[in-house]
Amino acid sequence: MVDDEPDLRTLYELSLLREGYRVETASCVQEAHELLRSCRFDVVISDMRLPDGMGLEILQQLREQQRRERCIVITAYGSAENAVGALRAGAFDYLTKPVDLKQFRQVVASAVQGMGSAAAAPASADASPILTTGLPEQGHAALDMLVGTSAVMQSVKQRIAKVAKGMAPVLVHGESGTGKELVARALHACSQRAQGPLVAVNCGAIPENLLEAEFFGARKGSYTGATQDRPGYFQAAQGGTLFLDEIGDLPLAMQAKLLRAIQERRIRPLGSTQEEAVDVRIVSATHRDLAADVQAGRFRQDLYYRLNVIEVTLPPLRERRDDLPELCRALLHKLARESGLHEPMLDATSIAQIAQLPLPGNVRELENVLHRAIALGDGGPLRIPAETLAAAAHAPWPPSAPQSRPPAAAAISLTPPPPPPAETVPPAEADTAVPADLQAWLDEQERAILIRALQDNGFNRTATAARLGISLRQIRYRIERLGIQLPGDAARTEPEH
Ligand SMILES: Nc1ncnc2c1ncn2[C@@H]1O[C@H](COP(=O)(O)OP(=O)(O)OP(=O)(O)O)[C@@H](O)[C@H]1O
Repeated sequence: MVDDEPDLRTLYELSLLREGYRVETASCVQEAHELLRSCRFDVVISDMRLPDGMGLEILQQLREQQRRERCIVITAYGSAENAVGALRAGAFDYLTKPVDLKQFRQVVASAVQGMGSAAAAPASADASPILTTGLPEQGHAALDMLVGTSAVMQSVKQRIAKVAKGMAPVLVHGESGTGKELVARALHACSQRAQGPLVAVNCGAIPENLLEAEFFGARKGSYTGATQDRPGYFQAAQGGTLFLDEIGDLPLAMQAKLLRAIQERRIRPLGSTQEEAVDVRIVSATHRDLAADVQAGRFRQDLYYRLNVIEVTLPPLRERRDDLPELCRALLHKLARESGLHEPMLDATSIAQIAQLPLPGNVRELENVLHRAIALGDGGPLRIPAETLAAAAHAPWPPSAPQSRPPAAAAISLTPPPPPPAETVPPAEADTAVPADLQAWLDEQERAILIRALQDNGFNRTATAARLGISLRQIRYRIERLGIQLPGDAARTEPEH
């Protein structure tokens, strides 16, 4: 796609990405020649008037070299001569400004047709009603992990299968605990990148001052403690998928850097003078209303458009109560296997009890409830503990969308984490020897406190963070740093091959 106006170039690029095409862009004849020297394409779309020449020159060069690329030329309104000249010179078709996007897509689709390139076939061209056919084996397995056969879950799965193939960024939207990470994993597993790595990053868990090095890598000596070159998430995800969870928690300064990396497909590690090309597909997720965050100036509009080329929306559990029995069975099986505890049977009473729970924390909360019930079980059919049922009886019904997350300001705070409340730190014994490894000793104390607080708060990170007087960002960071496994976290391995 060759155009010198950045806004138009982005508009064309995004609408092609949305259709599932791979797209490279150039802003002038010279850049187009360079791209054509290094890559083969199915279609070349070029504006006629470019700063260093005419789009026709690109077309002529392709003809001289007997290249297979089909050319579409965009001409100014009223310049019929140009359009005719382009067709005579061998253009496949032409479009007149202002370009109608629907027509643009149609012209590109007919140019691509018959080129025989799988990479160029738009994902959305697959109008087959059974969209999950032809997926790799691991794609089916990953979709099966997303338990639920309600109509709304079926359409989510079909959408995943349909959009997985392209390069277009996907934004997964849904309340906390609805399975956004499972969607990201399924997108990866259903794509042609399935053999490559999937790197899952929780954007809300990384201290702001480490973000750049974590994302783009760092050269030895670029900051205190960088004793060797370190790859970042982009390098780790090379050839695969980078899953950016809680993207709405990314501070504005980092949003700008991420936008650049996505647009340019190049990154510069901290402390390096060289840029590196990266080939990653971006899947991001948020529980927030990012459009509202854009309005409020908390999220960059240009990044929002970049990430949200394709949107997958996950319904909250209250909108798919039909899935409860199947979900309970799958979760009980998984929890019993992971914990080595007895897997209780589900009977009509168990289902009726679970149906009473409002579960505003969605599948994650259901998982926690079931985990407690298994732990407290007596070997008979599953029973929900009386206090859980009593609490549910007083909860509002139906539950409204939880506003449980702390405001963004807390998530992007630059202040260092406050120490744990004094009364929770075990007082050092008078005769305690000075630890040989202070950091390891402190980590051990912190780990014990976190685990106890998490247990007391039903493994709810938001509630635990509030109890300890720290932000959600900080507790996530600490949980990850100390390698604390929460129930249901076992499947999270990064990077994954
Ligand atoms: N449809 C589902 N089938 C089976 N398990 C599910 C489903 N949805 C969610 N889960 C389980 O619930 C837990 C939470 O899921 P996940 O982490 O994907 O949610 P999330 O939407 O990313 O949450 P958050 O926004 O809080 O990060 C995980 O243990 C996941 O395996």
